[in-house]
Amino acid sequence: MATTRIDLDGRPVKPITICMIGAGGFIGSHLCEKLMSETPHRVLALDVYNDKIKHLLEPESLPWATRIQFHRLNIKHDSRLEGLIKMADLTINLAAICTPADYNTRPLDTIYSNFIDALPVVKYCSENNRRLIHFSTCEVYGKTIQSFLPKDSPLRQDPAYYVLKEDTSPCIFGSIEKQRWSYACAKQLIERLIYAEGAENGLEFTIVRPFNWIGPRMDFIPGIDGPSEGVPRVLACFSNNLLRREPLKLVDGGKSQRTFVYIKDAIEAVLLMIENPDRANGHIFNVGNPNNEVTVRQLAEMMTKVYTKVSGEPYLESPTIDVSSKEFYGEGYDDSDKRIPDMTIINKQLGWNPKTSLWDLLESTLTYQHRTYAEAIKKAMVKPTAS
Ligand SMILES: NC(=O)c1ccc[n+]([C@@H]2O[C@H](COP(=O)([O-])OP(=O)(O)OC[C@H]3O[C@@H](n4cnc5c(N)ncnc54)[C@H](O)[C@@H]3O)[C@@H](O)[C@H]2O)c1
Ligand SMILES: O=c1ccn([C@@H]2O[C@H](COP(=O)(O)OP(=O)(O)O[C@H]3OC[C@@H](O)[C@H](O)[C@H]3O)[C@@H](O)[C@H]2O)c(=O)[nH]1
Repeated sequence: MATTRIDLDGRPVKPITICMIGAGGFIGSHLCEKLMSETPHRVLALDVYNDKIKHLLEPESLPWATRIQFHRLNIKHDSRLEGLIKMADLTINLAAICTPADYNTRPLDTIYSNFIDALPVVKYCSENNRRLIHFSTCEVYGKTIQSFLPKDSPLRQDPAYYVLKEDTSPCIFGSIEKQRWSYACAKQLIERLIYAEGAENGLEFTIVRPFNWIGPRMDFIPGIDGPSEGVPRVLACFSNNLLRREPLKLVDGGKSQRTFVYIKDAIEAVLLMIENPDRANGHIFNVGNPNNEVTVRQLAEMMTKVYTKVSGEPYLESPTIDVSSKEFYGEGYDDSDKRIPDMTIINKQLGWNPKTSLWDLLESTLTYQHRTYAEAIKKAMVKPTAS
């Protein structure tokens, strides 16, 4: 571990204490890992679960044992929250319900989790003059302007109608009965509240808009380390299909487009925000990889090829199957058509650029999935079902 870290302006970085809410999740686990292995910072890790960071908490002989402390708590109702925020120099809020299968089926939980439950965090940071890095989402952009243009319009080729820019793009959601947008709308309102706290009360804040960060430990594999009927995000859905040798399900033909960024690249961006407050405060940052764009169908095809390579198993005969969104997600689902992040602001403020290609990040992620789950899946699949 480097003892003295230097910020982007050549100044030494002082070790700080970070209150990380949602530290036990996918992004939190990678951020904790990075902070423990490469920095001298201390982490108060708050979450309801800690399975994904167990390897950082035990045994006590780990070199960073004195720098990480886990607090099992639910921020909905725990009086320890303000005290923990006050103990830290910086709070990072990752806690959220953030799987699309929940947005239209559990809209109330989704809105409470992404707006109401985040309110005390913002308030305690503002009242106690603590810096806040809040995790929002690329979903706040909703649909692109391009998606409303006539199919044959030449304007469709113009990036001005689809590249998503923090300071100029509008937020375009569907109608209220399309409950898919309950998440994006709650995230948008908490962004506006944080921004207003900055403008009116001087809160030092940074808002992060992740664009499909993916990698090891994302979500769960249904029936193995999560509920059998659960629907995780696409990486885990497709991994589950590949591990079980069943066709990958393409929702509404898999025509939606996404850009995927490797979690380890994205974590570098968050570390720059943590260690360069003067450059990060007051900003909203897109964090994604504009070069890794695919349709969901192309993602399925690429994952199938990569999985065949890393697992040594034969190629699936019918690798994909089409399903309707109603069948897959239920009533009220809707989708973002295309998500390309503009990188101007993060480039200018933090000099950050993603490095890993989609093929490479899938290769390391699917190697992890195969190593972690293949045996457990085999055992689960041969078990006789209870009659
Ligand atoms: N992964 C992505 O690509 C992505 C994209 C856009 C936005 N985000 C945002 O980033 C953040 C983290 O996402 P993630 O992918 O790590 O999700 P995740 O579900 O893996 O992690 C969220 C963590 O928050 C915890 N949590 C939720 N409610 C809590 C509560 N009331 N009290 C305590 N802990 C609670 C959960 O237990 C979980 O461990 C979320 O705010 C999400 O909306 C992520
Ligand atoms: O098995 C599946 C799962 C998903 N999909 C499709 O794959 C695409 C991506 O789905 P994901 O589950 O990864 O979720 P989305 O990209 O739509 O939203 C995510 O974006 C950013 C974050 O805020 C959240 O983590 C989540 O809302 C969607 O078009 C979805 O319909 C499939 O075709 N098949």
